[in-house]
Amino acid sequence: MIPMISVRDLTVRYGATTAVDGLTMELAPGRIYGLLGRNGSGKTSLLSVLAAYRRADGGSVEIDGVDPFENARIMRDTVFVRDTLDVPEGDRVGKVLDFHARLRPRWDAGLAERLTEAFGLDRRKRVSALSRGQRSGLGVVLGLASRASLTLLDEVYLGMDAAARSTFYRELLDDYLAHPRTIILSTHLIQEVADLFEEVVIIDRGRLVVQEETDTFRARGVAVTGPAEAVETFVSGRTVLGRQSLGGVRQATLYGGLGDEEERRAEQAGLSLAPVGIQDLFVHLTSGEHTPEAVR
Ligand SMILES: Nc1ncnc2c1ncn2[C@@H]1O[C@H](COP(=O)(O)OP(=O)(O)OP(=O)(O)O)[C@@H](O)[C@H]1O
Repeated sequence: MIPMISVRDLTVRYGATTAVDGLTMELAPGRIYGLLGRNGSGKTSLLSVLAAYRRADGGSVEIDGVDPFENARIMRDTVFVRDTLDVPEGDRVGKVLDFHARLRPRWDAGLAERLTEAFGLDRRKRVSALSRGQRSGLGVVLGLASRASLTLLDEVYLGMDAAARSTFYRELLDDYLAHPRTIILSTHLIQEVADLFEEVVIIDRGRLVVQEETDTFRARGVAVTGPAEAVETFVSGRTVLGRQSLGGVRQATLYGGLGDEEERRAEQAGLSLAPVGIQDLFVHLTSGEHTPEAVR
């Protein structure tokens, strides 16, 4: 069964550092989530608790209604791939794959073999001898071929070239469509991967900033350009994420979307409207000018 995930007031601390700070969210089963956040925003810490790699310091995480920590059933059906790879460095690729084949009840040997070949992995090579991109490739093989109901992929593309990344995205989507499960993909390559996400989850300084359908989120960003004064009159009272000026021309990035009537009003005021890409929206929302609550 694909699990429902409930995170309530989750806190993760490392000594004096609070990595996840009272985060609450619900993730419906069977979707691809894009987990976005700046460096150090708490993505890996959050995923580590979901994967039962560590315990919450406060609040709770429930997967299928139960705490995943030390729960063998949940852990067997959860795969967490991160850049450290977490496999014995001295083992050969073939041994790592065979071990996971025995460990994972839904392991797809055919998919594993195809991906191993696509990423140029030699089964006889030791993990320690793999290049950075090949290590990532091995992580992707383990992540996808495990076919776990909860698949957590934390920046798994490090060092992969463009062709390998494109293979990864294609295989992930194909396999997800054929075998639905919950996939959480953390990435900094937002532009490149955004089309894969059904929902976007943005965290900043350990707190939830946005959780929304990707299309709804995409529609929230509008760039308003025109004479500075007209732009300011139009945006007054709205959430402005950023402003740029060149001579007398100003561009303001609005958050919240515009209705038909407002679009007409902008046109009448001589202003031009343009969509804002997900990556730009993300940068604005996490650039430090806004507290997480300011845009919710
Ligand atoms: N083992 C640790 N010991 C001490 N502090 C840690 C440890 N792991 C993470 N942190 C701190 O917790 C915060 C969140 O880190 P985390 O790795 O969860 O962020 P992230 O969003 O995954 O970052 P990145 O995008 O750079 O991978 C950071 O301030 C980091 O320095």
